[in-house]
Amino acid sequence: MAEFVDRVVLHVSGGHGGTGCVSVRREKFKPLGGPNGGNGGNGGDVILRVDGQSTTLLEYHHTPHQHAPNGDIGRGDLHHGFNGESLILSVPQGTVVKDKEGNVLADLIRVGDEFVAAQGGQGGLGNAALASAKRKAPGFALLGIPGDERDIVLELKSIADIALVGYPSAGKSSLIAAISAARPKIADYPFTTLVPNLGVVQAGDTRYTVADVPGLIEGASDGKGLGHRFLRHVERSSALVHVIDCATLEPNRDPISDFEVIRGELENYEVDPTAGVTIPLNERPQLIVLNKIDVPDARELAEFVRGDFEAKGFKVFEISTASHEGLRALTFAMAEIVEADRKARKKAESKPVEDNTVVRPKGFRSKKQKEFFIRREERNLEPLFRVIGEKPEKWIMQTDFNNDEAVGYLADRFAKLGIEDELYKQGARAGDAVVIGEANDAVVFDWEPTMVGGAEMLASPRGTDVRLEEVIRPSRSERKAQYHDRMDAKAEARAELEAERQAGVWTESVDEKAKAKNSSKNEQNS
Ligand SMILES: Nc1nc2c(ncn2[C@@H]2O[C@H](COP(=O)(O)OP(=O)(O)OP(=O)(O)O)[C@@H](O)[C@H]2O)c(=O)[nH]1
Ligand SMILES: [Mg+2]
Repeated sequence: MAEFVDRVVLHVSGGHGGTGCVSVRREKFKPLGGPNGGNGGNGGDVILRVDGQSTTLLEYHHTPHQHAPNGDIGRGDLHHGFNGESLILSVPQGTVVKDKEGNVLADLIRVGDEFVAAQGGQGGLGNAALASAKRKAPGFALLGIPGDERDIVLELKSIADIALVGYPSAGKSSLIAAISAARPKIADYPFTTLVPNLGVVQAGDTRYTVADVPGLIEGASDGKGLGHRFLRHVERSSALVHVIDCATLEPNRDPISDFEVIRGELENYEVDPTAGVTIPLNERPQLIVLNKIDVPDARELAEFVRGDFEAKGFKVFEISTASHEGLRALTFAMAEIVEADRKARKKAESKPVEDNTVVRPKGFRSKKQKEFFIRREERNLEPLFRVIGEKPEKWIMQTDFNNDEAVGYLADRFAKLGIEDELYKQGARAGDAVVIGEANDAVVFDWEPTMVGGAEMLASPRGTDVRLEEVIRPSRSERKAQYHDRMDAKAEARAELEAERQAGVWTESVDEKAKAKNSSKNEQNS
């Protein structure tokens, strides 16, 4: 049996951003020509796009892992890396995208609708782009960051104005083939149809779509015979047509009991409120089609039960998909229902038909939100401050922690964003642990507020922060004071010497001493 796939779990990941390049221009006679490292390219996105040709999710059942290409690395001489191309995954019309908890992320209805399932990671800036007046030749570049990674669930819910329901082999596919250009597989064994077939029907001025749903059996609403999955395709149609086999030779089957079984299954099926149409299946308009009246016994039986169905308040059509008898009346009756439904809908929502939608995943990516927030927590009875925000979390990923300059740049960015000030406000004190991001293995800093950014990496041994080991340079006023001290000491020494000279401690005068030195020098030179 061929596989029926209308629900798959996809593991999607955007491409990794390319790393920026550190490079310095070298020219003859210009040893340090300035930084010229190019930027890394962005990773590609994974995009779901509705494609008119695609009818099943089978392909993704076999290839559930989808990864978009990575961005290229930056290179010297200002060569920027190429962006990773977007990976476009074609999905059929009516694909509903959900997260693993069952929340609907997107409902892809029109051809061309798109859903960005995973965004590619940003490429890192090269050292040329990082140069500034303050930092003329950066000795670091930013790393590319990983793309989004997540699991999504795709569910196919056919969108047809009318759904054909009925027992296996009742002739649903035959009916679609007879009234539309669709050419589904038809055979005399049950469950021939595994994926709904869609057909477009033109009746007078009305054009509408009809879907045949795989055959239903008793217990379908509980999932028997994959019935639950099949019924999913009925959810979005505005009306149902019961196709009833009047020529079946199976024991215990007759048109009335067949109909009651299907009605019961429709009754038991709970409509998913996310499907767009919330009316219970049995409360939607329904028509009765008694099929195979080209078989004499069947025609007799159909005439016999017609009254019973009419007594229940249904419109009944006796047809043969083989001889095409009764089809015209049926297609016009279906058109009437569709028209009525469309009018009702137009009234309910008088908004115009929108253009294709492109859905982007929501998260904390929205611009309006605050750039970051800080949450005070406790760990081992010590306070811990958790900084949550797209930017700081991204910056951490962009930082090469083996490069002191890169770490310094990160500290500058944090300070500029106001993280330092906010930590003060929240009562952080020197030495408190600061964590960036929600993850448990997130980067931990010891907060040192006297420094810009105050970040000491815990990853490097404690107390080995290079910025702490800098030689302490005296300030201008301190140097001035030191100078004066030195001058004063000199003056004192001079006064002392003068006093000793007068007291006759020194016999040789300073001039004589100098002369003697000069004469001995001349002797040596000659
Ligand atoms: N004699 C006669 N046979 C028909 C008629 N309609 C369908 N059949 C036959 O009934 C069998 C089943 O037809 P399908 O159209 O495949 O039935 P289905 O309801 O789509 O069946 P599943 O896809 O298995 O649920 C085929 O052998 C058809 O040739 C009809 O009007 N007259
Ligand atoms: Mg069929």
